[in-house]
Amino acid sequence: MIHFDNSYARLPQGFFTRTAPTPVRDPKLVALNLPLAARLGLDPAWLQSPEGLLMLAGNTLPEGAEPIAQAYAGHQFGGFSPQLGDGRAVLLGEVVAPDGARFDIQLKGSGPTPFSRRGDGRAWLGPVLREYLVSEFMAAFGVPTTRALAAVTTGEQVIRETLLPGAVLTRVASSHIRVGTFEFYAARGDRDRLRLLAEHVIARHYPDASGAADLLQRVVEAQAYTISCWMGLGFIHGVMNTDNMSVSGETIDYGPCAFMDGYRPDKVFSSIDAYGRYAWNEQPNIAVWNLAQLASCLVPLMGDSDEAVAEATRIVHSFPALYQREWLRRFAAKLGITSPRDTDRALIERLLGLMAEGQADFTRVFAGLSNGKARDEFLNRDSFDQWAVDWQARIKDLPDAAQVMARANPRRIPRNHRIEEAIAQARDSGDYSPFHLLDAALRDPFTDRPEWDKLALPPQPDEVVQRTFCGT
Ligand SMILES: Nc1ncnc2c1ncn2[C@@H]1O[C@H](COP(=O)(O)OP(=O)(O)OP(=O)(O)O)[C@@H](O)[C@H]1O
Ligand SMILES: [Mg+2]
Repeated sequence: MIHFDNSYARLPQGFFTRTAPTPVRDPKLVALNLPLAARLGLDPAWLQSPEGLLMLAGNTLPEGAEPIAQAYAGHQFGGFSPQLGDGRAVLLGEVVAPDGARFDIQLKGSGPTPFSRRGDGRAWLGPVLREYLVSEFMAAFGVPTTRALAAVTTGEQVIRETLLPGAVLTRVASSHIRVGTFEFYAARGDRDRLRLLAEHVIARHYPDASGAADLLQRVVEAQAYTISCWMGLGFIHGVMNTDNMSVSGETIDYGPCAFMDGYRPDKVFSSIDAYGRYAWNEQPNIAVWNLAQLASCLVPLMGDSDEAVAEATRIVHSFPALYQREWLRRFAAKLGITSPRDTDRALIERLLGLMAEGQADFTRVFAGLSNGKARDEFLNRDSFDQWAVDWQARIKDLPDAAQVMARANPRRIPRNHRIEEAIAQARDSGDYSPFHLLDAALRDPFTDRPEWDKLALPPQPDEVVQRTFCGT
């Protein structure tokens, strides 16, 4: 039924443990992503059948699945944990889509594994719905990301600070290999497995890369692109530990993530990020820090010499220029400019500076440039008007400016208060209609519809979400 080809499970001992999901009491389908199912070549009717549901809940294994929990390590808030791994996720296997693309199918929240340490191996409904909504919005907007194929409730409760409904997310990714996966073997001095892992990642993600150095360069490029996408949306990942940084460049782990409403460059939401390590404007720096960890892992495969260190350093240091280029492209597009000049940087920064003064709403300012409503978002409207004169002068001869802006600026983002509202309704009343409304609106971020209007609004003072919690 599903065409599995499990290349990771064919790696030798030491990369994973074979672990089946733990069945749940009373699974119910909450959401099924039919367009993604089609993309993967999965049979939608089967997925919607009772057997499909049992697979999505982890109660039965589809033919060809070889469930494993993957080993990884990671730097968490700067400190190294040599042994993390999938503590609450199981990789069912890899499907090869009709076009030949390979995707991991993983259940997140599927019960304990040998990597669970003291955790219960479960997820509660809230983070599952958040990851579903946000990752699918990111995909709709073209940001590299893991995807959400399905969400099911388990009919069981999980204990966080209180009792909460349990859920399982079916996550799809081009792989779940993280910077922390490399760190796992590097920390153990296991050069053989490090080499096998590098070969696996090259074959899978960067087939024309010529070796470890080139692999590093590709990851640097992929991350520069992805982080620029985050910045252009006001997205704050919240927990950019190296175990949450994918070597494919896909955004992974939407635990405490959030989008900013009012523009504040040092914005932090996550309750556990007390020092703002993962603040919005720190994300490119943290990416470099994380990539330096990957570089350290790869040096032994690059000859382990002073030259190898110098080369790895040079590659990591290529990030800022690559990132700046992507940033300029992205923010210039938000102003309607496709072929930015260096002088456009000042124009963009002037606007951001004005936005910061009054914490103008990030999404509405850019969306409002298309319809003349941006001005209303500013504290100092005269300064905005002066800026707009220069901006208009810059774009007046660009015939496609309006279209470029329309594609670069979403009409709406997954606002925190709307996500919280959808979660609260689902949790407290079993009412998934706010979730489904939000899901539909976020999948179509360029279209206006009357029933979606309120989803674009910033929070009222009593709706503001100040903190997101990692109690996932
Ligand atoms: N409820 C839990 N039970 C067991 N292990 C857990 C649980 N929650 C988190 N972990 C483990 O703690 C580590 C860090 O968790 P983190 O929140 O970064 O990841 P995650 O959200 O579980 O998963 P992913 O990164 O795959 O999206 C990981 O090894 C994860 O498997
Ligand atoms: Mg994680």
